[in-house]
Amino acid sequence: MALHLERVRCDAAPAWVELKDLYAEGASAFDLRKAFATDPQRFQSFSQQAPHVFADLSKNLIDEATQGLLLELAEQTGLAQHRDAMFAGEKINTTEQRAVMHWLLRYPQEKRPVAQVESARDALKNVANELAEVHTTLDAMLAYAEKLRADAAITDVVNIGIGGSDLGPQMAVLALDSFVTPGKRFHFISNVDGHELAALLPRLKPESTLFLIASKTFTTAETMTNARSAKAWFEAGGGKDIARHFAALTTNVEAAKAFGIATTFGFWDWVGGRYSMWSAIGLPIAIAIGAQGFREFLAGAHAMDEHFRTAPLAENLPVRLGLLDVWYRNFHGFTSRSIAPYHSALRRLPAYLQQLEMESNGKQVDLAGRPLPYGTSPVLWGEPGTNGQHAYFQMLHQGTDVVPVEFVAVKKARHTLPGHHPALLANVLAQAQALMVGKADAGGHRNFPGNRPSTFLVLEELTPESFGALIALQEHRVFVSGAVWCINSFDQWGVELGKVLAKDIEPRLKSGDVAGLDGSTAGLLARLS
Ligand SMILES: O=P(O)(O)OC[C@H]1O[C@](O)(CO)[C@@H](O)[C@@H]1O
Repeated sequence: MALHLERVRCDAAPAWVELKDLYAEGASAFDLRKAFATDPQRFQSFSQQAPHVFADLSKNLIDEATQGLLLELAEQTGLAQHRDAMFAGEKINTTEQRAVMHWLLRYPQEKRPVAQVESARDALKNVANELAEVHTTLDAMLAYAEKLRADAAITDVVNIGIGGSDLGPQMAVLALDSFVTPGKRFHFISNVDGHELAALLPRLKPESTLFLIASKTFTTAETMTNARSAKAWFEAGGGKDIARHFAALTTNVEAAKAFGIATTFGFWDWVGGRYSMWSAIGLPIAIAIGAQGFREFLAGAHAMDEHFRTAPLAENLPVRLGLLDVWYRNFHGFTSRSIAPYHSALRRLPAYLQQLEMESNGKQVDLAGRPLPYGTSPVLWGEPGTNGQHAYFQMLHQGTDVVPVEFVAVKKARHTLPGHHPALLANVLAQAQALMVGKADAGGHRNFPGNRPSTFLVLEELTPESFGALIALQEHRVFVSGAVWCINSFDQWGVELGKVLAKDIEPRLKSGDVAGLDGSTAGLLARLS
């Protein structure tokens, strides 16, 4: 039976109606200050330790009744079955007929994938074969990374890729900067805007540069344009040994070879672009932090996978976060979430999460293709703390819209500058506190309404392992809301139309031909050509 036919869409689940009633009958006026005053155990009840990540959910607009109904909604919509189907290697990406197995990339070699359900046994036989291939590729890629790390003649590693072939590796190399062995500089070129590559090339020498062409499809226009320019620059500068200075990270090994790149690391169609930094796309990370560090990064993510796969729904952090996202989006009507990582090394986390959540869950039809009468992905945005405080936190505290904030704090600093880390931690605690408690006695312009929700995630230390767990947590929470919404979180048809139109427009910029274009596009084209 088609997967979507076995699922109950959230708006057809009895718990959905009960949640609507609950909201109308009082939950809309839920007051966090009162909730803490009446329940001294609230912090304990609404916080939990998951692998490497502690989460305080107590400053969210929920109580036991709401959480209970959200869990019922998860059960009624078949969340656990959908999760088990993913972990069984079933083709849950139904519009592309693909399995969704980024979790397998972090699955230990010595462990056998476990069948959660009888129907998964057959699919799992294939998964076992795939696991062997995953480890063969991983070993080869890590051996290459170690060879590169030992090669002092290569001083600059340039990753050319976009979207999932850029955001993850770039974020991770920055996040784990204190684990990066000195001696190599890392650069990330994504934009077709030649200003990016043109500004970098004069700082490089062909003989000391390695270009990694990262593209799942090896057809993405931006990446191919940048790759061609990089190759032309390399050859014009006297570079000859393409095999030593170019490597391709792709599922389309044939296209990479046709481009002239013999060193390739492959992956599989069951790895979505935005879920791919655990695959060969993670090569820049492996070169930066080494094979051991990369294995720790995978192990941290695997620990979170196991938590998501096995913990009861009520104690399952990705489930609790994903359900909270549904509560805010569909019942409170909040349309965005702000990400506030209080660690400068996590400065690309908001950009990474934008793709992860908005490309996954920015959908308007259900699995059967029927239009949705309810909202899906919120807008994600943010900057690292404390910078955001001096920019847009004004709006978070006193604006007319409520925006739930997700704080990320790291207990131990990796620098020794006195005073900085306590100041940083004091600020993150104070912001979450201020959003909730507010300040009503000042009146008018100085009034803070308070009761503004936030989630607070804590890592003991920012390590490859804890970072891997943090990102896997985010992947799974996106899975949870997508599953409840009954959408396909693993396709991205919404990016196609613009690509097709750009192909039509590009030659018109030269010819000036505006035939068949709408008035605005024609007018702008005339200005720009
Ligand atoms: O790795 P590729 O195939 O170059 O794709 C890059 C990105 O482009 C997208 O397909 C969107 O256009 C993303 O999903 C993907 O991460």
